[in-house]
Amino acid sequence: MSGMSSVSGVSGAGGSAHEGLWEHRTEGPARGRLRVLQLYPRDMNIYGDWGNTLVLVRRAQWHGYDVELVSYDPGDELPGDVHLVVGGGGQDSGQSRIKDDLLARAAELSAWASDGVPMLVICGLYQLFGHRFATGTGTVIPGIGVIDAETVAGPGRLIGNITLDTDDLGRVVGYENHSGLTTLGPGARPFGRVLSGDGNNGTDSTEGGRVHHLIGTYLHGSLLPKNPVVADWLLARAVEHSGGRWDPAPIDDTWADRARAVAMSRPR
Ligand SMILES: NC(=O)CC[C@H](N)C(=O)O
Repeated sequence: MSGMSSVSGVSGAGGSAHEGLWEHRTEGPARGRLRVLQLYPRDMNIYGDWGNTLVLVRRAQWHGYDVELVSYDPGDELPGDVHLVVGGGGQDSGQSRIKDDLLARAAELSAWASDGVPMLVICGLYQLFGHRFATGTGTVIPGIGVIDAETVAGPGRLIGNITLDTDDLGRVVGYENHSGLTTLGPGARPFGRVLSGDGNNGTDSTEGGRVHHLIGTYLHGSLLPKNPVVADWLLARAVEHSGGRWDPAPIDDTWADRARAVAMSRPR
């Protein structure tokens, strides 16, 4: 059995301290190797977003895959052969700090998305993977238009527990905290239908946006520890994109199920 190799410590914000190789934790040889890219961990990583990356790494290890975790901040070199992209949320100020770099990377990131690289972008990066975010101070932060969506800050913040129904990933639970009100265009389909909470805009019952193998969503909390089906869906697409075969191992999700149940029982 292999273990974690060069990476030590898993807490805290920012991804760079956690970069490196995380080896599979199953018997025998690895079933494959994935390169996971954390986008902008320095500026876009709030409300537990780092936990999503940690879950992807851990579940990949438990399923028998090695993971190379790479982070990307403004000015870094964008690595090649990426199989899965994760990005978190941020304050309006964080979004402003990364916007120029993100625009400079728009062509590459769009090409990856069209090519089927699975991506999970939360809140602030969800907004900037759309066409634009008009903030409450009148600034328009341009996005890269991978998701046919646009966002305008509303008069207040949409905050609280949220539960969705999705077509293919079951019931999804999380926590939202955003000022932006997002409207999807015809080129994106929602991640889910809001059962309780506000979602994209508090009025049309949609939450998040999907295109290709990308999921954009407002759900923090973190999303993936409480929604392992979503984590495994992303990993399966990543393995396929790497040219490998998705061959998952059984994982005991008792704790995740309990966390889901508690989160879903919480009032808004
Ligand atoms: N949680 C977030 O990522 C917030 C995104 C954005 N700054 C908003 O308030 O809408």
